[in-house]
Amino acid sequence: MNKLIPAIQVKNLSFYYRTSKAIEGISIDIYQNQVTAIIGPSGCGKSTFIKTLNRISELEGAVKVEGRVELFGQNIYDPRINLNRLRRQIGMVFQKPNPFPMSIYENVAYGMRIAGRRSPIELDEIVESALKDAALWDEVKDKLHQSALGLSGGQQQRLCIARALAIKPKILLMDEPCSALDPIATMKIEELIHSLRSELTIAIVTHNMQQAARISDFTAFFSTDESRIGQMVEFGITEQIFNNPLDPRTHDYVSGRFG
Ligand SMILES: Nc1ncnc2c1ncn2[C@@H]1O[C@H](COP(=O)(O)OP(=O)(O)OP(=O)(O)O)[C@@H](O)[C@H]1O
Repeated sequence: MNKLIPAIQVKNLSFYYRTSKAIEGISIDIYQNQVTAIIGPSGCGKSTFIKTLNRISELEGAVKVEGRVELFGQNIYDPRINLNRLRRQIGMVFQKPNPFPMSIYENVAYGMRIAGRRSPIELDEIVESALKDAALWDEVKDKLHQSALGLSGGQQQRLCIARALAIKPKILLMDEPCSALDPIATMKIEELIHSLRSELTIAIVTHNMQQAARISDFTAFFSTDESRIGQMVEFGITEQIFNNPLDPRTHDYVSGRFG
């Protein structure tokens, strides 16, 4: 394995919804150009955690964060941070495909348009390249100006990935991106994740352990303690987490005895 460079370093992170603590004391390095899977039973804070990495967790209202999240050494919770810039650097794809009610082309061009003026030729190039990167170009190149809502669920999800890629993020966060998709669409997204990691750093929440084992380089196993607060139990190379976990709780979960 090449030298690992942390893209994101999470240091002793805790997160509260109002006064209720959802996750506690999480420390993890998310390595550049690697895929990191976050697995664990329902309610252990996987989505909460991933959403703290680009601060969209703050859209939930009265929340509180303790600890640090550093993106290439810079604390993203520094009050001087530019949130728009941060979210351009750390893109996100959600569980349910959420294309905008506009054309396929406009969905992908949207981020570029709001980021500033671009010539039509530049926009065309960016849209084509993002759709190719998201392995959707061949399926949509003849209907770019039709509504995105007419695409299948799997195509919509790849469109959302193209939309995220068009603004050239450094990191892509994915929160159960395949949970609403059939096995063929899921396979396409998995292949895509595999190919994207040469350019991007990816953190993905998944309920599907086979998927985590297939697509990720590193895996973090989260669970809750008796007070129902989410914690990270173990983090390591995916192969080790699945075949030789150090913690008995990880062993029970990956062997299907729990969760
Ligand atoms: N917007 C919110 N307001 C209050 N509490 C929330 C909110 N979102 C999540 N929680 C709580 O935070 C805890 C962690 O939830 P989270 O959705 O992060 O877990 P998860 O591991 O992603 O679950 P799942 O696998 O079921 O999606 C849960 O107890 C949940 O009820």
